[in-house]
Amino acid sequence: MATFKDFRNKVKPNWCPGCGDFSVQAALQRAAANVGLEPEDLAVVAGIGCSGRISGYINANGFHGVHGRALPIAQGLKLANRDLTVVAAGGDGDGFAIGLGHTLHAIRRNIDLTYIVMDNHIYGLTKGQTSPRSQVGFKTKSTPDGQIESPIAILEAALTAGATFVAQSFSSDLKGLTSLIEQGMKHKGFALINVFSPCVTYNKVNTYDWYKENLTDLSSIEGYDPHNRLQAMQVLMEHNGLVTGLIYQDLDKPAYEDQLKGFKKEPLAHQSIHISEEKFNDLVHEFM
Ligand SMILES: Cc1ncc(C[n+]2csc(CCOP(=O)(O)OP(=O)(O)O)c2C)c(N)n1
Ligand code: SF4
Repeated sequence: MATFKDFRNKVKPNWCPGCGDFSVQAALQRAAANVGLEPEDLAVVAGIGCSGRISGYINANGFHGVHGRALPIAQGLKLANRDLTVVAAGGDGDGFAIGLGHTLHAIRRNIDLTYIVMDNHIYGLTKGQTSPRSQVGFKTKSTPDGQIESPIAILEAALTAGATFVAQSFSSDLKGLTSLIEQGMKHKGFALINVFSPCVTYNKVNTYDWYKENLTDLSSIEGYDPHNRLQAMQVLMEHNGLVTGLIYQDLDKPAYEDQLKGFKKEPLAHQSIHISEEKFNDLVHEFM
């Protein structure tokens, strides 16, 4: 049986020392081992950004894709091979700016995969521009006088889009984050896990200390029920989205692929294509 070390690639991560993404990688490795996966059972599909490099650092099937497009690739992969546990990963710019349309539609589609967003409230790879999660007043290279636009309340947006699993964590909380990724992998549907993962180089406002001072863990809220969507929405709004833990889970809604006729047989990737050579050549010519 694989241990978390078996999920570590030999490539040394080149994230800045102190970057939150190191812990996200560590948590993902642990979660994969804890749910009993072997490296060949896991696929990590990432977008472009510092965070996107994670697909190359995990020893599993990896795909480092296109900025904002991790989810279309991850969904196609899952539909083609349901035997794989598919994890999509990327930054808040990747998922909530250029990729926002894909994120909301993937949420409402509910294909069984886990989406981990390393949310640092900034564009790290391109050296420090505002992201859709940056706070009002935040000064960056692209907003020298301070950010004017409101940050997107992505978890509330996920809930209204019909999410079946919404969680949030902080990269310093390795145990909590590992557990949420495990729960996301076991969830039969689309699991969104937003992780506050500080960018120590370009974001000097939302630091480790800032999160420690401002985050509320849901376990400290008496009577919190993660199966109550209305309560989830209320708590998010009351705390300005700054909560950690399992925020919402719908255990009843079936995954997209479980409702598709013909998909239960065998993963498409394992099915043979019954087509004559002549027909195949005709098809190829059609696309030439
Ligand atoms: C289609 C396209 N548009 C823009 C870029 C430039 N680009 C690369 S990464 C990035 C944003 C990175 O920020 P984020 O997704 O939050 O990830 P981080 O680096 O902070 O982990 C941008 C705008 C690109 N590579 N491709
Ligand atoms: S620039 Fe920021 S997000 Fe990118 S590796 Fe460095 S600390 Fe991490």
